[in-house]
Amino acid sequence: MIRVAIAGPRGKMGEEAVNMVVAHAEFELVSVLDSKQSGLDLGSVPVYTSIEQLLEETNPQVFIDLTTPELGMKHTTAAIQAGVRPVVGTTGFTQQDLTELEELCEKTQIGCIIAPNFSIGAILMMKFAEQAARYMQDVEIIEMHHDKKLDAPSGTAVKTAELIQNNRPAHQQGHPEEQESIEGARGADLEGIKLHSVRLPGLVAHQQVLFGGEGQLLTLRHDSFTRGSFMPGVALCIKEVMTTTKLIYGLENLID
Ligand SMILES: NC(=O)C1=CN([C@@H]2O[C@H](COP(=O)(O)OP(=O)(O)OC[C@H]3O[C@@H](n4cnc5c(N)ncnc54)[C@H](OP(=O)(O)O)[C@@H]3O)[C@@H](O)[C@H]2O)C=CC1
Ligand SMILES: O=C(O)C1=N[C@H](C(=O)O)C[C@H](O)C1
Repeated sequence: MIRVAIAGPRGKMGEEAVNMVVAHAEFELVSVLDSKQSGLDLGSVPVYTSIEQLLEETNPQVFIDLTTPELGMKHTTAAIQAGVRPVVGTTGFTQQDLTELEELCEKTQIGCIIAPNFSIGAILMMKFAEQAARYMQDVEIIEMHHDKKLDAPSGTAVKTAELIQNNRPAHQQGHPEEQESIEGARGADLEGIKLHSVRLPGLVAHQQVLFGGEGQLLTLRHDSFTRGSFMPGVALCIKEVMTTTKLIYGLENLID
């Protein structure tokens, strides 16, 4: 049994992760970290509001973070320093955060997995986009999420653009003299790749990667209709993180 703690158990992803871990034959939910002490009944599973206390008193082997970027960074750092392996689903980490965590893992030899998207379909979409960029180098990403999402662009969109960058030299797209008459009309820009964020009630997590070429358009699309789509990936990460001693950023690194 792998002893697991979860931060953000009241949230949309956290609640789903609690149910998955409790139901899983190889995992034991030993504690959760919440923003408040009251109103969450998980039977005998203790609820903490202090990460330090949780780590010390319940001795988890894996710490899952599904909160916000600021909290996620604080929790992940504290877990690694305490010798506990983090699995981070929280998005919005900066490049500097990733570098700091990579160095901390290297120093402590404690493994950590940061996965901007846990669903296999989204990982395949990202891998296909990376491949397509070898042949079609004008690309825009449209990510669409529910209207409670805090960060934009999504972690998945950023990761997709980073993978595309492996095969696409930086260049400006569109007309060299294009102008926005309303600021933001052309979206965010990552070395010329445009990223557009849609937020609407009713949506869960969706993304299209559009590749344009002379007389043609290639569209790669993935939809998560329920948060159940992320849970096999969370379970995979809990097992994988037990045997790694470095930072792994992205589930594509665990799947051939
Ligand atoms: N990697 C992936 O595949 C996926 C990643 N995500 C990411 O996961 C994160 C959470 O998403 P989602 O569940 O939709 O968001 P929610 O807003 O539903 O949940 C976030 C939770 O964090 C809790 N929280 C706030 N402060 C603390 C604290 N001090 N200690 C512990 N918990 C705290 C919130 O509690 P309260 O409400 O009381 O403030 C809330 O329950 C986001 O960054 C999102 O982008 C989401 C889906 C898939
Ligand atoms: O907030 C969400 O919901 C999601 N966040 C992740 C992201 O930012 O990419 C993963 C998925 O898209 C759902």
